[in-house]
Amino acid sequence: MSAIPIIFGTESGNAEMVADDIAEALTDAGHDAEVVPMEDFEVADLPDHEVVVVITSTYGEGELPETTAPFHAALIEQEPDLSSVRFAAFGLGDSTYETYNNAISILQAELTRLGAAQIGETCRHDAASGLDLTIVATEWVDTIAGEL
Ligand SMILES: Cc1cc2nc3c(=O)[nH]c(=O)nc-3n(C[C@H](O)[C@H](O)[C@H](O)COP(=O)(O)O)c2cc1C
Repeated sequence: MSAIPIIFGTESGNAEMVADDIAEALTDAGHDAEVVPMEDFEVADLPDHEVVVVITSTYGEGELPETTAPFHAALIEQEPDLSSVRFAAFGLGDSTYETYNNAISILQAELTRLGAAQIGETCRHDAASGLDLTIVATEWVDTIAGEL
């Protein structure tokens, strides 16, 4: 089976760090995983993957980071049939913003609209919580690893 793509969009690098943590946790759980920047991932290739992990932070006022926006725009433009795809979702945000973790909700809604089925619950890391990103991610992987 091909490696599970862990696709991240980031503005200041946290999502990339957590993508590496998730890849490590998935590898420890016996899965083959590959970290891919969202801007390098071809939306047309999505249906070739049985499972993907999508990660994005939120920036501006509830907006998609610059590296996430083209992926989202391509989903809308290309409308791929994702009925054979399952995805897990991880968001990074800060609850002091009214638009807390808005970007992952936008991506999650679009993937679902195109027919993809979600695995587990969306994990939302809150920078204001002070919780360690690696620990939050590793605990979340434990909740989904059995369903991959
Ligand atoms: C200028 C700026 C705007 C932000 N806007 C939001 C926001 O609207 N909603 C939210 O939940 N978090 C917001 N955040 C918090 C980031 O999403 C959070 O710090 C996250 O960990 C950044 O991840 P990244 O380094 O992968 O981009 C903002 C942070 C900055 C610096």
